[in-house]
Amino acid sequence: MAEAVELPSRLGILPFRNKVLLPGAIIRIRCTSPNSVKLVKRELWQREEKGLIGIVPVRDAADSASVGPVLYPGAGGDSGDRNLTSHSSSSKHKAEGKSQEAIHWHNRGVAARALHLSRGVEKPSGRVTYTVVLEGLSRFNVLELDARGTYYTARISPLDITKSEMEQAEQDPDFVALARQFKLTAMELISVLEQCSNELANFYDKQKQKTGGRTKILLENVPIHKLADIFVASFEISFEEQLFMLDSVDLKVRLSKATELVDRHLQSIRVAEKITQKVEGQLSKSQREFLLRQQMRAIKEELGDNDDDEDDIAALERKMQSAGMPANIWKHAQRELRRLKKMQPQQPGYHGSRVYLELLADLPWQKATEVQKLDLRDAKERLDSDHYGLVKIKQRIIEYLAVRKVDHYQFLSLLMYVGGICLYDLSALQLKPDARGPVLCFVGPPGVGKTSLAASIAAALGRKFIRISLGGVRDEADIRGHRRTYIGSMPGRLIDGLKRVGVCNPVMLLDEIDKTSSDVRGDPAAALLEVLDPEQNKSFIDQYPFRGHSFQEHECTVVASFRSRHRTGSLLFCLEVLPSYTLVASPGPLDVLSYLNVPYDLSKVIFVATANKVQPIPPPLLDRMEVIELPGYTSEEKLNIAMQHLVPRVLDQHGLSSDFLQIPESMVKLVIYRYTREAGVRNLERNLAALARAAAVKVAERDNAAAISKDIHQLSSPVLESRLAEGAEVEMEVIPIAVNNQDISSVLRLASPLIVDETMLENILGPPRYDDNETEERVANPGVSVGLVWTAYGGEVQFVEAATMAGKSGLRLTGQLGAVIKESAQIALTWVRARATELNLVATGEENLMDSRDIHIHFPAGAVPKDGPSAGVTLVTALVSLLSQKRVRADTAMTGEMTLRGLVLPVGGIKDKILAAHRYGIKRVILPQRNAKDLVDVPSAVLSSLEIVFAQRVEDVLEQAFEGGCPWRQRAKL
Ligand SMILES: Nc1ncnc2c1ncn2[C@@H]1O[C@H](COP(=O)(O)OP(=O)(O)OP(=O)(O)O)[C@@H](O)[C@H]1O
Repeated sequence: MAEAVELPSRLGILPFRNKVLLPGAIIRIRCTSPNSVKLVKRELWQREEKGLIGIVPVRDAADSASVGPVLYPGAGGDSGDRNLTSHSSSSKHKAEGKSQEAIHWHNRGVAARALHLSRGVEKPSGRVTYTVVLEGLSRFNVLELDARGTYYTARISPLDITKSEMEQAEQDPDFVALARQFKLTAMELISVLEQCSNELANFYDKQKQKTGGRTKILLENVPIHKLADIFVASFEISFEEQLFMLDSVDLKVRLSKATELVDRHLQSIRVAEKITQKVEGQLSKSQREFLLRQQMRAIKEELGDNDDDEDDIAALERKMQSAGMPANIWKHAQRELRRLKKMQPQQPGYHGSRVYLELLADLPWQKATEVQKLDLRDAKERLDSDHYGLVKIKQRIIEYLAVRKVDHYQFLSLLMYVGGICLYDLSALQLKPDARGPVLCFVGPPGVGKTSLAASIAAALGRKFIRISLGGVRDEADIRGHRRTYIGSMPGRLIDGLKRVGVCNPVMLLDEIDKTSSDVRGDPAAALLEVLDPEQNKSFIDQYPFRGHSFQEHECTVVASFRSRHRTGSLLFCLEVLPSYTLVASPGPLDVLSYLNVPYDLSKVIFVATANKVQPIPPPLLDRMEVIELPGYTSEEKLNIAMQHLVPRVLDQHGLSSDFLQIPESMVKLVIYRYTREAGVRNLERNLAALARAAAVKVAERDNAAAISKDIHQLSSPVLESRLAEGAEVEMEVIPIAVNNQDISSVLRLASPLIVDETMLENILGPPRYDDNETEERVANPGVSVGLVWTAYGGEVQFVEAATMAGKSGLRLTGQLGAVIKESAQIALTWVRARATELNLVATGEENLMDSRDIHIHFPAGAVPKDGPSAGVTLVTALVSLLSQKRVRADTAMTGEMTLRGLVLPVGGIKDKILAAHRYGIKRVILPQRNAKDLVDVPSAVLSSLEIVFAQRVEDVLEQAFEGGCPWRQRAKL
């Protein structure tokens, strides 16, 4: 801090435009104008002792109106007259421009000394510049301003207070109070500044702390009146306030003004601080995120994991844009995408959300196979070329295809066309894009061509084909998809199928629709109802309103009525029926929210279903389908299918042709009779494939053998042999490829094709599984009868075995029997016991022999579950055979339900059962009288090979089942 200096009476004056240099302040200026350069040169640069100059504020005349004390050059500037107005008379100053004329000088200034001086390089014009660091020392009054020299000079009088004046002031309590107040405010300011600088200190500026410390020392050691100037000079205040400070010669006025200014500065720092903190908070959060992202990227790069998520998301977005989603779904997808973008890949839910969006992008919302003109002739040809026989079924399919478009007249014509008369050119019928016919459901045993018929329909329509297996589906979510909140949730099978097939109008096969079952996880049939209902499948996978609710059994009606309010009228029908079969599914949470969560229009999909049995299909579902039964094939049909379709296909699949393998018709017959006894042709195809496989291996072995011998021949040139013998190095001998191929093919051509014979059949397929004498052998002992039953695999021949032993008239039943078949056994036994006398089972003492005997009835093929009432007549026949010890006829099989009173009731599946009898070589079939009408479906070739006997009562059955008639009647005659 500069100690007090004695001021000369005259000082060279440097005017400061709109700026004040207060005592204690330090300023750096660059002097370029000739006047100021001269002033600095003479007063500071050339003086050997420390020079002083006076700094006097000046202002533009325009601004001076509101300002009080001003001074004009040449005028006396003493405290007396402060309102003089004048202007420069100097011609030189005139040269400096008109601004000189319009400036007003303040009548007080500050003496300053140079702390540092530097002189610029002299320009060619001789001009130099000076840079000066000035320190304000003390105030002075301008008594007279002289403008006659090259620069201004002024006669001055010092304004600084003397020591005694200072001591006097320190006695003034007001001054003391003001001084304390100022110091407190100044201290506060220093602390605030220190706090700010501390926060930054760790970062870059340890100096600030030191500065703060020094300021405190300054506060303690520097006289208070000087401190006021120093503090005020250190921050920005207006020119008027600077002038006010300069004019505040009175110490109390100066302190009070300084306190006000320091306090104002303090407050502004605090406000600024608050704002900064707020902004910094926000900044730091985003900065932190930015930093973390940068780090993550760096780590990824380091790991060589270059897949850029942002790029991925952009690609996903592009894919979504081109998916052609409807507007409402696009909105939903965008919302989900925005959510995804905000997430980090490591965040839980990111993956799920992404997979979901991928699904939305992959689904064929609009993409469809172009629906072409339906050419019925082509369609018919296609079905004929793919399938042997099935005339009626193919005819029904053609009707189905045509009805998708035609009007009544066309339909009539179509029927005629199908019936052989062509009235109308139907070849150019066009499919109605939105036509929705009934859903076809092919029902029949395995391997009868249900799936391949559906595939042919797709081919005939020129659409893509997709098969959805519903076998074993118990969970409604399998159809609809899981709720997305479940971990590992997946879309339902239908949506997944659509994604796989990639078009919105495929032919979709719902395979094994009868194999779905309901449990606590919901009822898949209910979801299928929605799929197959043309009114509802437009918006399949909607959200049900009773999400998350847990239903009890008695609440089932509530479910129904609840649904009815939200569903269309077409479902109302099924709602009335629903409780009868959804009751099983009702306890537990019935949460049916889907994975997709947005509606998908399934109306363009052509659904075809398959089932082995009709019975397990819930009635409402069945009601939405048109059932077409495929009963199974006769042996002749199987033979034709095998020769025309299966053998060529199997050979082709194994890369063979008839040049390599031939399966004669006689061998195919043997396969049909000895190795398969099925309704369809699945096992037949499998056995033929086994033959083809074995043949393929043989051909491959022969190929190798041919190739090896050829190589030896080719390479065994005399030169080579001699070289090999000598053990010399062998040079490569290249065999031209053309020669090589030709030779190989000629080797194969020479070889005769493999022709399957009985030995080969047994070698490959093993010993025959069935033989013609089987029935004969099975019924060799009394107590065995031959029945015809119906299973999921079609019609079957079922042997029933009965045995008796000492006991207490009990009945034991084995062979995986259901409740109905067990009851049939009870009925049969009761009926027989009621006729104990006729049967000669009553001993002389009127004792019924059966009272002391147990009966055991067994149905072989014990692992296969059996049920139904149609075994009634077979059971009674087995019991009568047992008790009469008479064998039944080996060539006769029977079927029919019996009543307790001995009536024979009709049963189902007659066609399948007769086909089964035919397969097993049965010659006579006993049927209930009322089943006569069902024979129309049986192929005539089969009928002509069988003797059909009708029965109305059990006695009629027994009469036909035994050689020579009913045994007890014979006995009664005796
Ligand atoms: N009439 C037929 N003409 C030609 N090939 C047939 C015929 N019937 C069935 N096939 C063939 O038999 C094989 C089995 O048929 P498919 O798979 O369609 O049976 P399915 O009835 O659908 O059996 P599942 O109920 O087990 O699904 C197929 O290769 C099919 O082409």
